[in-house]
Amino acid sequence: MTEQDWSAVDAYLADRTHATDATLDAVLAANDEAGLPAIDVSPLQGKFLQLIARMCGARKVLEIGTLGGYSTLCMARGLPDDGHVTTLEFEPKHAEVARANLQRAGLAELVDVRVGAALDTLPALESEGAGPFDLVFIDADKTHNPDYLQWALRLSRPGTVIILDNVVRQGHVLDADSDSPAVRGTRRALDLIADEPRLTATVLQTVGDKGWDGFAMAIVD
Ligand SMILES: C[S@@+](CC[C@H](N)C(=O)[O-])C[C@H]1O[C@@H](n2cnc3c(N)ncnc32)[C@H](O)[C@@H]1O
Ligand SMILES: [Mg+2]
Repeated sequence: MTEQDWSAVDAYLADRTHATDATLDAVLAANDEAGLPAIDVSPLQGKFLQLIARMCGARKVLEIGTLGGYSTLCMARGLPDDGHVTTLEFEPKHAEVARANLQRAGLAELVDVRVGAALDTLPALESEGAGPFDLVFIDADKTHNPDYLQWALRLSRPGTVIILDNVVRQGHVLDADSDSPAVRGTRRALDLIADEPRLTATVLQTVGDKGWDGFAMAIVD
């Protein structure tokens, strides 16, 4: 099996599960036009996030790492009418594209896009009393994954679901001597998960459009 096969299977399954539509395609087109990197979740992964939001009955979602709002939109689709997503993005340009995408999708009312380094905006959220969140999706700079995981816990309640993206990194997560900041940050976050008694966790390895990667998923006990 090659990466081409993974992509072909992804396309077939995305079609069978209606994981893509004109609104989502328009987000990807707008991101591309604005020169954003194509590092969003895949359509099937986005649908997975939408389903997780529904399955855990989420009303309040926190996302760290917005890009053009593809995953944001997917999670917002899994919320009830009074649901809300707070999404944190460092790059003003990414945030601007995301806001326009969410507006076009008719979901802008449900989403607050906050610009700044997440390690600055997270304490502000806490002092506003924004938590606890029902679902937290961590998908920003992987170097700070351990910090983001600690913040997710601070802003959680028992039952909160935490998802950490891109933890397999084409298998590089196995490399204990890696000098990649992303691998090191991800491994430290996985160590925290291993040692944190409040978290019950698993990791789903994935192949598909986005290569070989995976999600760590945890529930707060
Ligand atoms: C992988 S992309 C997010 C993809 C998005 N979640 C999706 O699937 O559609 C990571 C994003 O995190 C942002 N980012 C990087 N460092 C950050 C930081 N310190 N605080 C907040 N966002 C950051 C990047 O600018 C980028 O837009
Ligand atoms: Mg990701």
